Amino acid sequence: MLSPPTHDVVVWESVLAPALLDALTRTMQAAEGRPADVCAPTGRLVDQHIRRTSRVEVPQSLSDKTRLCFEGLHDRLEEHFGVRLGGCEPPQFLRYERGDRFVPHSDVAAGRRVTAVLHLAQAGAARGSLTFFAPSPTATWQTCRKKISFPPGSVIAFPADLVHEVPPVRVGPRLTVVTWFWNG
Ligand SMILES: O=C(O)CCC(=O)C(=O)O
Ligand SMILES: [Fe+2]
Repeated sequence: MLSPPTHDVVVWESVLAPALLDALTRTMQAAEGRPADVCAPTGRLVDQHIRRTSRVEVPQSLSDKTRLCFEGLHDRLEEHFGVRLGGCEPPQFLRYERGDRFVPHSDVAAGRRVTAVLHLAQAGAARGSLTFFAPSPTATWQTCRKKISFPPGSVIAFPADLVHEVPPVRVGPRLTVVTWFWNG
């Protein structure tokens, strides 16, 4: 059990088969990208002060296999979080270059209940990481944040309302795939 603020965060290793991990990594390094958008009260927009990363296109077959892999976690996620979940959103394939980031945010929107991030690669590091923030009003500057790291091929999952951050990437690319499971 992890201590707060991350007691709800789970990391499952080796979710992605090595061959698929390899194929996705190579494809995403080379693929065309476009700036990822964020949800704002006025609709979806690109704001690179908030979310600075590229959404890349991967062939349908790779995208389908990745989605199946996420869907295979559905029952485990329900059990772990003790909630009923529906399906998941089409995965977003993300490539962060040096300086890219996603400022502290929660993913709550349109019925999203659980966030699942598949980690593929972090240049210059054996593991990727995310920073989480304590919801507790008694948290201090020393205790309010915690970095969790995870190896390639793993999935990190957490309640969509838990505040998290992708700190500015020092060496790119950082490659991840993210999806959200809806309320069931
Ligand atoms: O790329 C990641 O590790 C997480 C991205 C994220 O938090 C998001 O897209 O909402
Ligand atoms: Fe997020």
